[in-house]
Amino acid sequence: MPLRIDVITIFPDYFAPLQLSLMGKAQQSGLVTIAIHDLREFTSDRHRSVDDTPYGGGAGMVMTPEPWGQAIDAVVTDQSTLIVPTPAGKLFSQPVAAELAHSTHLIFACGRYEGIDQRVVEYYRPRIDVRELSIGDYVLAGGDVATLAMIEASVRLVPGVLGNPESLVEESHQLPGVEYPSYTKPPTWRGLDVPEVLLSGHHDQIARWRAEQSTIRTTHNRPDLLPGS
Ligand SMILES: Nc1c(O)cccc1[N+](=O)[O-]
Repeated sequence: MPLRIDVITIFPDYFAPLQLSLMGKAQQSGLVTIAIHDLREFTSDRHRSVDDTPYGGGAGMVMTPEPWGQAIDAVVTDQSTLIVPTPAGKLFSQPVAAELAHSTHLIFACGRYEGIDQRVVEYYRPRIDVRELSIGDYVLAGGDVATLAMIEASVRLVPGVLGNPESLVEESHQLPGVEYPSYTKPPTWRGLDVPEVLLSGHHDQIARWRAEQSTIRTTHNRPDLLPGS
């Protein structure tokens, strides 16, 4: 049963990259189906409006609930997981990507402006799995880029999508800490040599060096990922 993904957005063209590379191959292989829906197709006024001023005042506009209700109703099943990318959400992570990769149906609601009327989440929460997810603590123009990131991180974990599942084993955020640095040919580049141990053929020494480098890199870049932190 392929993983089905429905993306609802006011910018369908944002998702053209999903036809390329690994994501494109995953769809061609039938492991995943991805459909993009224009939210404005679910409006009923001649201006195809999707937002209005916020109750309680404040800057910006809020996306009105009805077009979202119409759009989500058009694709939802009792097997669906509704994902709402928002800076207010729980942090998306590799374990969450692995969970989503084993879902049956994902619906991504890509909000813009100041976000989507909260009643959309409140309406669907008693009916299906609803997840408000954030990809990080910074401000984006909307949920589209976050959705692209979450789809790529999740789809690549769908069994069969990656040619060599071995490559998943040593990835950053799979093992404790971040990945060791990588090198390839030429052995010397602009006076810089590849670390000698990597050319030695001594697999135990290479494994030890890589573990040390991972710890050094994690300590410097991501001390929050160190065991016991
Ligand atoms: N950060 C952010 C945003 O500013 C707007 C929509 C979604 C996200 N996010 O998922 O992280």
